Amino acid sequence: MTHHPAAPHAAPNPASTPTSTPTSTPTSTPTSTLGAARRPKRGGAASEWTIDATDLVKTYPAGRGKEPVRALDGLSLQVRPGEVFGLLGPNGAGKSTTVRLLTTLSRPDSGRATVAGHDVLRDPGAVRHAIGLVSQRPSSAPLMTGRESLELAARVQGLDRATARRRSGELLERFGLAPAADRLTRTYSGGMNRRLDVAIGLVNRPAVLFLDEPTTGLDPEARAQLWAEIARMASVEETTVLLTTHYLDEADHLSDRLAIVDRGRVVAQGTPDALKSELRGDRLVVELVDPTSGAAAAERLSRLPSLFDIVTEGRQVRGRTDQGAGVLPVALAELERWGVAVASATVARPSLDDVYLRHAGRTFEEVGS
Ligand SMILES: Nc1ncnc2c1ncn2[C@@H]1O[C@H](COP(=O)(O)OP(=O)(O)OP(=O)(O)O)[C@@H](O)[C@H]1O
Repeated sequence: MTHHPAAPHAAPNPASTPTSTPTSTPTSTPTSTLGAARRPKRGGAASEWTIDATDLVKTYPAGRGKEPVRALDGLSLQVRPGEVFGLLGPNGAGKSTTVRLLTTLSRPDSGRATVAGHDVLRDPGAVRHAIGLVSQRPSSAPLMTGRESLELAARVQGLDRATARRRSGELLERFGLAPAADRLTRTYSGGMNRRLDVAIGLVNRPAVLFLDEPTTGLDPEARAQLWAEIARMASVEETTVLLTTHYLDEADHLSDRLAIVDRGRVVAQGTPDALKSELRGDRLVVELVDPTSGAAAAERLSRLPSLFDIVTEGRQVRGRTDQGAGVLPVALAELERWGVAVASATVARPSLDDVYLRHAGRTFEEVGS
């Protein structure tokens, strides 16, 4: 993503914002009507989904003589009202492109999508009124204070001065920024700036908030703090949240439901627990001393009846087992018998990485996220 709709510094230049800036009329979506906004009518019938995307295709030109890049290849997803929905995938999977289409910053080549009951192609203005977007780029200006950034964003969104001040104060409190409210944002830590970005995305009380890779580049403490804010915000503000991430633990921790995206398609969708429990058994990971012994180790382990789905990756051999930790001594004895030196071995419950491996045929590490 290259654009932030609520960026206060973009405000003085209306020419830079009209088609690419989701705006809203906050007075038209007060808290009391959010419930209605989140249970929109479509064709007279209440839509079950706050975001409903079907078969989205998007290609980008790749330069002279090159095949176009098929960023989205028939992507479909459905997000329920009020849930935090994670879009999980490695770099280049198509997550930002999906956000761009759903926030009307870009048009699909084909497919259709509604957000808060409005069609992104037929009624982009209504979509923009209903959403907030926190893109990967910072949205506050370094030479403004946190309070000024929020108040300006609120004014750009159409709030009157008093309401803008009140809403900004509320958000500064909620995001733990009140003590630093009157400091220039260039003195903020990465985590504080990101919390301010999210606060700015919420200034117009959007029915749907898009967060594109909200914690990328933050240290673990700042990530944990932002996770807590996002979870609290989703319940307090009653906002439906779609967040993109390439962090497995983030998707696991934050999402009520998630979609795993690979090469422009959703390859699996569900709650993190449901996705993991689809996988039978626990996961055995054996780290070998000598990476060239992977094939031999896999061959030996595949002879054990208690192990299945064995794959090798670098110096690791992975398998699945129904016998829990009981498989460890058996596997280690078998490898020792054949002279395969083992550096470490673990048995663990299935992770989202296992889910990704099952559906995409490779691990996150392999893709380089
Ligand atoms: N404007 C563009 N022009 C050409 N190719 C693009 C453009 N935007 C995205 N792409 C390509 O489309 C594919 C999907 O990109 P996208 O940014 O949606 O992925 P992503 O999952 O969000 O990854 P990241 O986390 O790196 O942003 C990639 O191959 C990317 O290089």
